[in-house]
Amino acid sequence: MKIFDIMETKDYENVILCHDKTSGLKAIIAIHDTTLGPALGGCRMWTYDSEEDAINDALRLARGMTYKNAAAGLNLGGGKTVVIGNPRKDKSEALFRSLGRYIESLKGRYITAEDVGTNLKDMEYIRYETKYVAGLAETSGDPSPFTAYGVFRGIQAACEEVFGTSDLKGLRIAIQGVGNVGYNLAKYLYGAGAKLIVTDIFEDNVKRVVEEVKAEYVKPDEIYGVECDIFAPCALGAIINDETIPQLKCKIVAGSANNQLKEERHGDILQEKGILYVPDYIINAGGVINVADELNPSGYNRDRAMRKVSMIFDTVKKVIQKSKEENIPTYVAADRVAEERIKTIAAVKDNYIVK
Ligand SMILES: NC(=O)C1=CN([C@@H]2O[C@H](COP(=O)(O)OP(=O)(O)OC[C@H]3O[C@@H](n4cnc5c(N)ncnc54)[C@H](O)[C@@H]3O)[C@@H](O)[C@H]2O)C=CC1
Ligand SMILES: O=C(O)CCC(=O)C(=O)O
Repeated sequence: MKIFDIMETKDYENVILCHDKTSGLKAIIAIHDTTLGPALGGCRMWTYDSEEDAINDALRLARGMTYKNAAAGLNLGGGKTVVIGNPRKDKSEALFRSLGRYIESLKGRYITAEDVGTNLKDMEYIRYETKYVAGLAETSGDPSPFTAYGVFRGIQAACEEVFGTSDLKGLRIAIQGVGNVGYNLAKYLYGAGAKLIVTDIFEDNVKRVVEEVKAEYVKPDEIYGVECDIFAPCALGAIINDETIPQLKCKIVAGSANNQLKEERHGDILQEKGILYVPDYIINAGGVINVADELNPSGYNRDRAMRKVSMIFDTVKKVIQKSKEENIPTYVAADRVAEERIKTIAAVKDNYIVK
């Protein structure tokens, strides 16, 4: 792996390898870009097939956070931590405290939070060693309901574009994955009068949405072909690909899952087919917007956080507008929105007044 080549090509600032013998910690902290502010991004714990896979994941996710935070209007850069290990077996107080000490050593250049494989308790252990951790139980808490609300607002914006109204009444919406985000999204959509078709690999998760929001169930591999207005991927990445695109019968793809496009060209194909793709990191920023509110000098405020999450409606509209004006796919428009903000703020910070 030519790590410095990757860092140079994609403009990474730091990659830190963290190791502690006592706790068995093996972690990578990747800091992509701190132009807008300290790098904020969650801590993922996963069993990787190789150390190279873990480093690649940390790099990819850290860069994704730079774009997500920038487009969301946050004064934060992008970073991510990857802990190598099995989240069901290898966790301990010592492991997360040890990681916390590494984060502390960065003196605020990187702030961590929950991610796949970690939870509020792990964040509390990190908090024993550093204040550079957000998303604690007593403050902003579980980000999923906020992410779901942001996706709901993004869906409304997309509908205004495609159907001429943000009213979701009577629309058929297919949700793939009704876990933390998908379940909360289903409740918002049901409340707005949408008809839901859902799938999940866990029976319990399906049961609660079928009962609570009168959703119709289809088997996991049938969700792509459902006749619907909107397909909302809320489970896995890479689900927009050569096999699934020909099955889609929707007008909009808009959901919380990270990295929905298997390859960028799949975003081009959606565009050619006349399906509006709402870029994942634009619509799923609700969780990080909520977590970031903890960093406000006056402390966390839930109502303010919700108001900011609600603005995802406007960000989605802005991205769609740019895509139309510049005749580019929405995923390219999203990248441009993020890059332009970073460039502009960098120039502002570089003016002669304060150096
Ligand atoms: N939780 C949050 O605040 C945020 C979540 N995301 C992304 O949103 C997605 C969902 O996140 P969570 O709801 O937190 O995760 P989760 O693990 O609670 O829910 C995912 C659900 O998808 C189901 N699933 C997995 N494979 C499936 C398959 N092949 N077919 C159908 N269902 C399947 C799982 O059984 C589970 O119920 C993930 O991609 C995550 O990275 C992105 C930003 C923030
Ligand atoms: O929402 C969080 O807990 C942290 C933000 C993050 O890592 C993400 O949005 O992927």
